[in-house]
Amino acid sequence: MKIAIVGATGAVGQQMLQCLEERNFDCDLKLLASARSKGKVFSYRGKDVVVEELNEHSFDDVDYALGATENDLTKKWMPWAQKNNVIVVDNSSAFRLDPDVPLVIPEINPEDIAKNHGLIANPNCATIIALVALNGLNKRYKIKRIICSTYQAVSGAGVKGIKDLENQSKDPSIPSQAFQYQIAYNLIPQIGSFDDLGISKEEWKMQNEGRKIWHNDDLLVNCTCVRVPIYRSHSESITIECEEEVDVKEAQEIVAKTEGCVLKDDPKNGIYPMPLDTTNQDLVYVGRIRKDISDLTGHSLIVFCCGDQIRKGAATNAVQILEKLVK
Ligand SMILES: NC(=O)C1=CN([C@@H]2O[C@H](COP(=O)(O)OP(=O)(O)OC[C@H]3O[C@@H](n4cnc5c(N)ncnc54)[C@H](OP(=O)(O)O)[C@@H]3O)[C@@H](O)[C@H]2O)C=CC1
Ligand SMILES: N[C@@H](CC(=O)OP(=O)(O)O)C(=O)O
Repeated sequence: MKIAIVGATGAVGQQMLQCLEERNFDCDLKLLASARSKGKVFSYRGKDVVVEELNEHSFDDVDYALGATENDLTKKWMPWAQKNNVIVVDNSSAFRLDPDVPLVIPEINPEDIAKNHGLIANPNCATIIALVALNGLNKRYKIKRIICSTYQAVSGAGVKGIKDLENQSKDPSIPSQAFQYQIAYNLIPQIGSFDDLGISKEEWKMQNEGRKIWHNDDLLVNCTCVRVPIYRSHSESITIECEEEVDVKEAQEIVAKTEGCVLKDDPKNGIYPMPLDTTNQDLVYVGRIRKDISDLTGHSLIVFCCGDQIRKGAATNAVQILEKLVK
């Protein structure tokens, strides 16, 4: 079996390589990137793999592809893969809302994988982390509405975002490559471009993608997405309004049993989720669970969660889908 990683030198592509290696995934790998990276060498299961420049013939001998490139480029190479009947799991947002493309978080809607026509999309990273954290609560209380503020790591903007924070932490006058403003010692309440409602592209994703993943077209989500000067792991403060009345103790028990989650909820003893603790592992930490005292009906709950967005928010989620496909 031959698997291509498209965008293999980027933040997500490199993490995919590591995830496959950690799982000792039995395959030959093809690593594809731009001409800039041609000839770079990475190791996979003890063998050297040389990066090739992506072109029309890259997929001729490939069975599955993991996509980790920006939208425009993904739209360019996808027909090359499809021409060769390659089954693709793609991380970009280019095809996520296409009705013919399943959008999958394996802990939540694995059954949708079987509906694929050669392409499965990986959801947005902040959406994956929130929905994994909330999935058990949604089953029990039926979430109607989500109000979310995110604290998103610089690596969400890829290798350039990591470089900006590295550079500016030493010398704040070095201009940003990935962001609108200096990110070191700052935060930026903009991820993606804004529309006429004042909502950024990133802020639409949790509602649009959440509806598709949970098969609930009535879900309402209001997000404020903020870039913060940490390297890795997105954090999210989330209020949920539910159809059923909520109970904090029961909610904690539900989260503790939810697949993909770890309950970290003993604030008086300093136990709560933090992005450093979720870095470089695959579980979403959830804590600070409490009633929303501003909703007198008792139907609203607040949680705080953190997850490594390059792993569970991107690479690991894609590799989990691939594993299910291959089975
Ligand atoms: N970073 C994250 O946390 C998340 C990212 N995503 C999505 O994953 C995708 C990849 O993101 P990320 O890894 O962060 O991005 P990076 O900028 O870190 O990596 C981009 C990759 O694309 C390659 N590339 C760029 N131009 C070309 C070209 N002309 N031909 C071939 N390859 C090219 C780069 O190769 P080279 O090194 O040669 O330039 C590199 O391998 C994006 O769609 C992003 O939205 C989704 C969820 C989370
Ligand atoms: N936009 C996210 C990461 C990402 O690439 O998301 P998407 O694949 O939905 O564009 C961030 O910057 O943190």
